[in-house]
Amino acid sequence: MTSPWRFFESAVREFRSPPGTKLQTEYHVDSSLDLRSRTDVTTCTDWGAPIMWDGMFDPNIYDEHHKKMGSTVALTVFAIGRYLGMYLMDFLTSAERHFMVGLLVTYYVFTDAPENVSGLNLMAGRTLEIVPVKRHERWQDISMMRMKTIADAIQTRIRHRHRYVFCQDVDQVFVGRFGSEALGESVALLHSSFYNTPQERYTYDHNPNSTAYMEKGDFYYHAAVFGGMWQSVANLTDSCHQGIMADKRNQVEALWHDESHLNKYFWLHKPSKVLSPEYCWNLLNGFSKEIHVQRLRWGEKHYDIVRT
Ligand SMILES: CC(=O)N[C@H]1[C@@H](OP(=O)(O)OP(=O)(O)OC[C@H]2O[C@@H](n3ccc(=O)[nH]c3=O)[C@H](O)[C@@H]2O)O[C@H](CO)[C@H](O)[C@@H]1O
Ligand SMILES: [Mn+2]
Repeated sequence: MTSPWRFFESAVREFRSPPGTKLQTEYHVDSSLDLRSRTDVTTCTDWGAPIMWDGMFDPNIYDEHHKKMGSTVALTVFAIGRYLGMYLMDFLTSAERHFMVGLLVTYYVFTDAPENVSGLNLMAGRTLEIVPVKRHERWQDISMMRMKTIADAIQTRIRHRHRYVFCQDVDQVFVGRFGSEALGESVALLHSSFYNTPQERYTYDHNPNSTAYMEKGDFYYHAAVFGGMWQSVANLTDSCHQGIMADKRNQVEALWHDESHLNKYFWLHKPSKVLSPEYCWNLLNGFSKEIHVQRLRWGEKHYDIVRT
């Protein structure tokens, strides 16, 4: 039986929502979010998706919910060429400490050198699969063609075993909880260099000849982290790949490669959950008072070494 408190609580929550916005809770668990607990940042998009900041959620409520649901998560990561030696082990060992701890997780490592992936002790309920892929010559293609590889892997492997998929760059390290509160139907990340800057500075693709072309958008999203239910991620990666291939036929390349296509996609298909830059912070941004915790942090860039 529904307790009368439930009605009271939801009335309180409505009251607390910022004016003009109403949280569209796709799951019951997101209705536990307190949008008013942070007054220094925007906690809800115009279309009612929560923007996840520390303090808005109770991690235990999320973990209990997803454990009860038996939620399964695939984490895809690419380590091709020198990115393997430079970044992969730190990424994986830190994910073991902080990524979706307590849930069933499978890492999908896509690499051109499976024999170079060293063994790793994984926690119970966690597995790692190595998927051999061929190496594209240009780093731009390595980055962009991830969309195709992920789309294929979802159809052949992931969708049979995992409800959720997260897709991440390898040149980053987990330093704090990146937990089940980040799960949702379609999840995008605010780019830490742009969350505070005016829209005119967003580096959308402004070339009308590219399929990624856009003049205005909602936010500037970072391609280093995206995710959602496998159906949504399948749709996203398929669409981005089609855009990338259409551009190739027209001999254009979007300004920020896969990231430009991702931004176009999320403009047309609004994410149901947005992660704050806590979920991928760059130390070079310096101190920001609204960042109370860092969860994932950019690694050092060594383009001169890794992209040759
Ligand atoms: C904000 C920003 O600047 N974003 C762009 C920048 O991100 P990044 O500079 O973060 O790109 P990146 O060098 O991390 O490459 C993306 C990911 O592809 C994988 N990888 C890439 C190259 C390679 O030789 N081996 C390999 O494994 C690896 O998982 C890596 O993390 O550049 C990318 C292209 O690379 C995309 O255009 C991003 O949108
Ligand atoms: Mn990166």
